[in-house]
Formats: sequence, C-alpha cells, structure tokens
Amino acid sequence: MPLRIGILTGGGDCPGLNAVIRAVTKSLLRQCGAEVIGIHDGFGGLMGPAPHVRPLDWASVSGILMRGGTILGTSNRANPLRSEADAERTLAHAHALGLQALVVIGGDGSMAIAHGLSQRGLPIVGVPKTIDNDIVGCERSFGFDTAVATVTEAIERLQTTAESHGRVMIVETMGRYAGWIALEAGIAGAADVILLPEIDYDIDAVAAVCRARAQRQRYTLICIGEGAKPVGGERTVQAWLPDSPDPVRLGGVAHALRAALQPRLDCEVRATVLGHVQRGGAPTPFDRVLATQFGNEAAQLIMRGEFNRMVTLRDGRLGSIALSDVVHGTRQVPLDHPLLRTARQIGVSLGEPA
Ligand SMILES: Nc1ncnc2c1ncn2[C@@H]1O[C@H](COP(=O)(O)OP(=O)(O)O)[C@@H](O)[C@H]1O
Ligand SMILES: O=P(O)(O)OC[C@H]1O[C@](O)(COP(=O)(O)O)[C@@H](O)[C@@H]1O
Ligand SMILES: [Mg+2]
Repeated sequence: MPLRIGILTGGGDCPGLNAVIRAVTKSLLRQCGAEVIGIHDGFGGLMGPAPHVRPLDWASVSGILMRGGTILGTSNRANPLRSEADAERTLAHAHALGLQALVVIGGDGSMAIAHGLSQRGLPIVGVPKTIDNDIVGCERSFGFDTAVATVTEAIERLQTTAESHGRVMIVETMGRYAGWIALEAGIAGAADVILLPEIDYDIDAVAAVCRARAQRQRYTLICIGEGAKPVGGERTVQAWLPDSPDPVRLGGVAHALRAALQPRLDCEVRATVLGHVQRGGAPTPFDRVLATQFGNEAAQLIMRGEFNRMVTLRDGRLGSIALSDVVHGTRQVPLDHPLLRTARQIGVSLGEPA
C-alpha cells in the first residue's frame, strides 16, 4: 500500500506556496510512489460536511513553480480547534481519506492548529509560511524576499517623485508586529528614516530629520512597518474581524504619521500604503529555491517518519523543530540586530531621539 499524504495551505497567501506544493508532491511521488491529496481552502477543506480535496499528480504540479498564490486556495479563518465537534469532523475526514500524514504549509496560527491535531493523533509535518518572516524558530521564510523586492521597488519609484516635488514620502509596509520587511526594504531602497514596531518613534526626531534633509537634499523617504507606533502612542488598527482567531488587522500608520508630521514641516508630506501587492505575484528566484528546499525537506521528514515537527532554516541550514516549540510568540527584530547598527552607523534614522 503506497503512503497517502494530504497537503494544505493555511493563512494569508504568500509567494512560494505553489513551489512548496510542487516540491512536496514531486519528492513524494518520485521517492516513494506516495499518493498526494491536495486539500482546498486550508483547514476549511477538511471541516465541511464532506472533504473538499483533489489528487495531485505530476501534471497537476507542473508549471506552478513561479506562480504566486496557492493552487489549493487558503483560509485565514477556518479553525478545526474552534470546537470539539469541528476537531472530530476534521480528524474523521482525514481518516476516511486514508491520510497517513498531513503537510500543513502555514503561519503561526496554522502551526497551532497542526500541533493540536497532532496531539489528537494525526501525524503532521509543518512548513513555515510568512511574508513577515516572523515565525519562531526559522530565520528566513519564503515570500519574505519577494515582499522586500516589491517594497524596495516602490521606495525607488517614490524617490524620483519625492525629489521632483521636494516632498516627504512615507511608505507603509506589512509585517504585523515584526519590522523585518520595513528594515530590509528600507535599507535596500535607501530610505532616510526606517520606523519599526520594535522601536517606538519620536515624532520630533523624525521631523528634525526631514527638516535637515529639506535644507540639503529637498526630500525625505520614510519606510514604516504597519505595527510601528509613536512613543506613548498606540498601534494603528485598520479593522477588527470578530470571527477570526487573530482578529486585529493593522494598517494605516502611514496616514497617522503623515497627519502628525505635516504640521511640523513646511514641505508637503504624502503617504503610500502598499498593502497586498506585497503578497501577490511571482516569487523571486531566492524564494523559489527556499520554498523548493522546504517542500523537499518536508517530504524527507515524512519518509523518515519524523512527525509533529516544522521544517526550519537556522544558521543557513535546513532542519526541523517540534511543533510545540513554534506555537507561542512572534520573531521580532532583536534590538541588538546587526542591521539596526548598520542603519544607524550610515546615518539612517530609526526615529530615535538624536
Ligand atoms: N492564535 C491562533 N490559534 C488558533 N488558530 C489560529 C490562531 N491564529 C490563527 N489561527 C488560524 O490559523 C489559520 C491562519 O493563521 P496563520 O497560519 O497564522 O496565517 P496568517 O498569519 O497568514 O493569517 C486560520 O485557519 C486561523 O483560523
Ligand atoms: O490577509 P489579511 O487579513 O489582510 O492580513 C494581512 C496581514 O497578513 C500579512 O500580509 C502577512 O502575514 P504572514 O506573515 O502570515 O504571511 C501581514 O503582513 C498583514 O498584517
Ligand atoms: Mg498568523
């Protein structure tokens, strides 16, 4: 009897998901002749009255390496741990499908669900998915490089218009409570000010940088992570989704910063919120390679029978850690991170008082 393995994508989509699906499937088909069953719409495909699935063969995963999004669809609401009845139905569907194991490609919430289902007896291998690069235990996740490339290009485009008008341009990135995207794209795009959720910014310090640059270079580029906040202030919440287990949606901090900055400056201030363009489109070559490695590693874990673990990259090496070690916390930028030092030393302001 060949192995029968399920695979699903959970949480927000992310460039590189299809590359993982392809690598898991090809690796399992080639190396052990497994049957691979694609599950639609994240855990949603196992929670309905009947499973929503389709077999994945070689042809169905050919040509998807470079496609953004996920051919399986995803959900950031479906949660089989919401009730005991949901958990039981999910496990019953997995059992009826004959799944010996499940590959869950998702974020922290999906890993929490994977951990809960694994404790109820379903063997699981996790693959970390986040453009924010904030999953505990993994130093770089696929999708992040693509997001950084998109933001970097946006900053470059804002530079020419900022310079022409002598304006302050604010660009807001995604990232939730972690500033990785803002930090790396800010440095790659030559931002003058980088504001992160990890370092509360001093509005007067930011205004002082803009005024000094107005004298010298006429314009200022500010890159701000959506979770950043001023000293003594609050994060900017865009929406509250009561039916989501993770109900806070951040967003709009660029507009809040613009409103605070404009009265302090003579020049005009404009805000751009990049939003979901950071998550869409084709993965970069780096993300295609990383996602392929993650997918293949997940298949190896399955074939070795190493379950209830998540694939990781640590110190540049592929490995895995127990799901139970992943489910708590967010990987933020440490305050002693070398990139922060580099930024300060080359004169980039992090919104700290002079
Ligand atoms: N704290 C949580 N506990 C349990 N389930 C969660 C939690 N947060 C999110 N989820 C569930 O996890 C999935 C999406 O979250 P996740 O994988 O973290 O992706 P993202 O962070 O991109 O939304 C959904 O199925 C959602 O219902
Ligand atoms: O899809 P939604 O609900 O708008 O979620 C937006 C959130 O998801 C993200 O785009 C990406 O999250 P991941 O890091 O989990 O991929 C966040 O940066 C953003 O805050
Ligand atoms: Mg999450």
